[in-house]
Amino acid sequence: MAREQLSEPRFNWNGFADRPQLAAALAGQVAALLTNAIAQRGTALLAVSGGTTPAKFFAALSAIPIAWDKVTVTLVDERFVPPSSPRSNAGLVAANLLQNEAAAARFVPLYHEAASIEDAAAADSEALRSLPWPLDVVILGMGGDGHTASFFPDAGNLDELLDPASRRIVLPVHAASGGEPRLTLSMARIIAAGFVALHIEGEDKRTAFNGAMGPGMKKPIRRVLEAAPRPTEVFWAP
Ligand SMILES: O=C(O)[C@H](O)[C@@H](O)[C@H](O)[C@H](O)COP(=O)(O)O
Repeated sequence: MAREQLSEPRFNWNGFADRPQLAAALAGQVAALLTNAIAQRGTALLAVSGGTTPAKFFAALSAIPIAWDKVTVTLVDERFVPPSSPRSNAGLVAANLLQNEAAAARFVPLYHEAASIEDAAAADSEALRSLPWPLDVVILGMGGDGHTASFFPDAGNLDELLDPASRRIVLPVHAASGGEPRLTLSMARIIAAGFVALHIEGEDKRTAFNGAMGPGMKKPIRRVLEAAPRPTEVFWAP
């Protein structure tokens, strides 16, 4: 199925007829990018988002035979819950991505027990510092309010989260709209990736995305796409 491609200054729109076709195309592109990164530098670093959208994409990617033993997978963000929680993004990735061929990948979580989420974020930044930065591939999601990662519009430290010059790797987030406290990669780490994709599905998300790209107060997703040095590849299906 030829895909409709519309390019805008800050993103390229890749529309698909249905969600299985999107999942196959995104998985194929990510697998190729990871393989290229391994060829270039002997390793590849992938960060994925959680939520309800990515499961089909994760399943498609998990089945593709690349050198997964040279791939490190981490999260764009995480709810402050243990992996056994149904709200855990690490649990979602373990059940859907780190299976089949991709079971050989190394997974670096964001959540671990700590006295506070601030302590967890500081410990994460130390633990993740030794990863082979920059990210080769980042897969973002988006909420209907225009948040991405855990950059919620009502986050108390939103400007810190979205500081393009931040030296932090992981930051804590307290935002009523986000539910549990969150741990998130800083925007600075996300936009430094070689490839940034935004994976959204359904008419509501397309409407929310178009609204976020329009005039008016800049939603977090727009601030990320504007700060990124390269256009973001938006993958959408109805
Ligand atoms: O932890 C999370 O929830 C994600 O990282 C978050 O940024 C997600 O991508 C959006 O909220 C969309 O979530 P859905 O896919 O459930 O719509």
